[in-house]
Amino acid sequence: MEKRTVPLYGTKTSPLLRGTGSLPLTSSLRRLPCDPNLGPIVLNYDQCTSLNITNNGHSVVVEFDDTDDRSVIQGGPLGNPYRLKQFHFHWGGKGCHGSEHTVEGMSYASELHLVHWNAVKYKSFGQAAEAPDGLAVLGIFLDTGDDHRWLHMITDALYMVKFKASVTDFKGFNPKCLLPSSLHYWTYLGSLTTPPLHESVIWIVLKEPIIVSEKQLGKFRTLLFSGEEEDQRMRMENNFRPPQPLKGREVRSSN
Ligand SMILES: NS(=O)(=O)c1ccc(B(O)O)cc1
Ligand SMILES: [Zn+2]
Repeated sequence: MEKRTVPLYGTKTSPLLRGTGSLPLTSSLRRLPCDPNLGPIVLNYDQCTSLNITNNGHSVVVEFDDTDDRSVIQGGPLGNPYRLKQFHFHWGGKGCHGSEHTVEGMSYASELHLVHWNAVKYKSFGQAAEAPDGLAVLGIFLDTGDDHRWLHMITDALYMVKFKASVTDFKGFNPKCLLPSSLHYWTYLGSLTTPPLHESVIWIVLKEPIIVSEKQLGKFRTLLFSGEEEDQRMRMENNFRPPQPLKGREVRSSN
């Protein structure tokens, strides 16, 4: 594990860029008072409704059967259960850049997003994605260190989806194996971090990162932005949107 010259959780990040998208969990968040009205989040993923893994030209995505409430997130800032639709990752080219949120100006090497939608209020994911309370995205930081015990289940499949628009079966995967030990979190109202950038996301960002190895992260960088038929092969890396100014939004902290 590399010798760290910065606090354990992360390193200095590049200056904030303009635009919309995810917000930095900046300022002195670690010292935010806990909001007593924020209960714990509850994840019910045990029905393992994963379907496939795909390269959508922006990231690698594991999609789930969201025709019922077998895989849901609830509690915390959410008024009702939200159905798991997909999860995907954002990562950098090297080092500790790659996350879409920062904490006190420090970024991580990667960030996992578990995307859920409000099927109680909306008829489809597409409709929910345009509503202010339509989506709940659980963000999990990936820091570098030892191998992650279960991430190989994802990285071993990446060779099958090297090219944009490739997809392969990926059934029975329970994303609970990618959670850190603590579910303490920050939460705020924000947007999708990629187009169409709808302001429709209740962000729930876990405070504790999971640890993955540089070797495991390197396998994500073997993916390509480009399709098999394209002459120029573009490595898939730096597919993260730098954090945006908070613009007065309230970030709340669980205990
Ligand atoms: N990166 S993100 O979680 O904000 C996200 C999730 C879903 C979509 B989408 O379905 O277009 C885009 C961005
Ligand atoms: Zn994302």
